Amino acid sequence: MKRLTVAIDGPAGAGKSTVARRVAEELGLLYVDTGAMYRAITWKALQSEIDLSDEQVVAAIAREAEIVLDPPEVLVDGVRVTEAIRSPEVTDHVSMVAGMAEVRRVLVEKQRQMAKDGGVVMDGRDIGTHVMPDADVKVFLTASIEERVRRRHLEMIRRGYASDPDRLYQEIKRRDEMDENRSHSPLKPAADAVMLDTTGRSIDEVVSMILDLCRTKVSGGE
Ligand SMILES: Nc1ncnc2c1ncn2[C@@H]1O[C@H](COP(=O)(O)OP(=O)(O)O)[C@@H](O)[C@H]1O
Ligand SMILES: Nc1ccn([C@@H]2O[C@H](COP(=O)(O)OP(=O)(O)O)[C@@H](O)[C@H]2O)c(=O)n1
Repeated sequence: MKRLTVAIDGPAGAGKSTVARRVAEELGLLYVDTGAMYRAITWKALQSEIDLSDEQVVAAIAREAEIVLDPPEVLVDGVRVTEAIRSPEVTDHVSMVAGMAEVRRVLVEKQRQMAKDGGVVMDGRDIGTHVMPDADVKVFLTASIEERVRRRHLEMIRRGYASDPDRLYQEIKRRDEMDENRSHSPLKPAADAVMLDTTGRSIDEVVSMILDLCRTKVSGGE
């Protein structure tokens, strides 16, 4: 059977990682969370106490870091950072780091390496447009900002963080704007992506819609 490639992009809190992981499990494919990679570099840069606005230094960190994605675990240079990369401090800095051209070049190369034999579901912001422009299935997940804030708020509380919906709203809005307006592979749907608004849809429903798209592709239909 053809080694399927699936690209899932969209703004923060749209449900990308949740559904991408489930789709990969259902189809027996590798799941690659590219956001975790940008977060891992941001975590390492913060740990190193360097000037985070110094692109050359951050790029050197990206080049040297050994990132291992072993869903749901994430390791950087052998250190388990699965929870640490989702901290508010990393979240506040990640879009600045992700806006650096050289950091993107280094991580995109690693991502393409992981996808070179196919059999992968990859989620992020530029997967369908830039990392895997030839992906078999491209989905752009969206949801209203109110819904995305509500989801993140519930998730933060579940994970034991204090959460303020107003602060989350500002954080998500700011991060989306930075992701949409950066000069290198900004967040936007690929011309051939299927747009999927998940507002009011359950996780199961969204997973099943994407699985249908994948099965149609594998069976040779449109
Ligand atoms: N369709 C959905 N309905 C309700 N909650 C969802 C849905 N999809 C995802 N979630 C929840 O919303 C939160 C954010 O989802 P996540 O997959 O992390 O989004 P993203 O990767 O796009 O930032 C998670 O807590 C997840 O369980
Ligand atoms: N392919 C990607 C994936 C993430 N990112 C950046 O990394 C950040 C964190 O990605 P994420 O997917 O973990 O974010 P959440 O939407 O899960 O909060 C995003 O806000 C982007 O700035 C990117 O630029 N390109």
